[in-house]
Amino acid sequence: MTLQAIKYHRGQLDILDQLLLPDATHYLEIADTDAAWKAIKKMQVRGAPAIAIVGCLSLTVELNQKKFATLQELKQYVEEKLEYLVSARPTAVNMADASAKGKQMVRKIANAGELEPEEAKLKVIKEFEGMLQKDIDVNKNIGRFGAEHILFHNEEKPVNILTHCNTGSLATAGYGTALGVIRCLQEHKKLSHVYCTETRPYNQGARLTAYELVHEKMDASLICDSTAAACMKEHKVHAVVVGADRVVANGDTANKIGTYQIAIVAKHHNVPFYVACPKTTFDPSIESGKDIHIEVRPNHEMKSVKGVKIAPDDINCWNPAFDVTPASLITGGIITEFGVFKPEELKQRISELDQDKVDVFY
Ligand SMILES: CSC[C@@H](O)[C@@H](O)C(=O)COP(=O)(O)O
Repeated sequence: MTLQAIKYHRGQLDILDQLLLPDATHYLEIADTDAAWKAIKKMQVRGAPAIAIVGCLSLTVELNQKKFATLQELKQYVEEKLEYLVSARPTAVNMADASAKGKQMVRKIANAGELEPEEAKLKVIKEFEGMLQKDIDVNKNIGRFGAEHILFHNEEKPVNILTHCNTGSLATAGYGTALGVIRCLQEHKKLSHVYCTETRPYNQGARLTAYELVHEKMDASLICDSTAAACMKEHKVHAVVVGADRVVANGDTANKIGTYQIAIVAKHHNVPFYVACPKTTFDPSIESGKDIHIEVRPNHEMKSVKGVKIAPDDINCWNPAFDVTPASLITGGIITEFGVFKPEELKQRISELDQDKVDVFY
């Protein structure tokens, strides 16, 4: 059984408070979009896909309690709440993508004028609820394509993988993206060892990925972020697989701070570097990585760990939560639910998929 970060049934949403892991397993009730906004901002839920799913499901909980007199009222309400949810954290595109698609969906339902407001509300709720299963299906495909690609390009099997941050069940509806690839390798008995970085300053690797790896009984070692180069020199690493918060038109990728330096180190050691993410993480509206808005987190998140001070009060900090890995360093490819693409071909391939219009809502 994989860890369940999001528990949902109609009218009730609870999330595993990721700030308390691994010490305590505590579920937090998310009663409305305000509670979701705060939980996203505080990073009680984090990871690009999980942020979007929790945001949208919080809206369904709120909708469930409300009555609308007209379709236009419903439409306006949903649009406003979706925009509000996007404002919690700026770098991951998934909430913004879900918001754009959600607004389009509610507009279509309202403008058709075929349903009573209550029926239309239920339809909107059902569409958002579909995100949970869709995300798991998407992740399983990412896992399969990624594992196949890595194995095909490696004579030696089973393989050792290095990953960064947390991209597993806790960052998604279940299964995971980069960790989904690792999980798939494990399922096929083709995984030898996982190296997971601590991922300072918030320690998503130490607190969350290590927790998931132990939970799944995978053979793994936690390493300091500064150990990545030595690890690739001293140990055989067959591939690096990381997640993404936003992949832009030219393939440049924003992901957790530290990803960029791991990509440089991987290139130096000739280790293929993969980014694993759903199509919803692709943002063709931005041409190159230099235009991605990088969230800067408060200094205190660097200067203390769980309330224990680890740096002098008066030291200044620079605490960007993400960095941008240039497409040229993504040497293995970008693993999506539709296959593994070279960064420079991703835009074209996704626009072809969009022409086939596989998506209904999400
Ligand atoms: C499938 S999660 C992909 C990314 O969101 C993940 O690698 C990451 O950078 C998470 O950052 P976080 O600040 O913890 O939300």
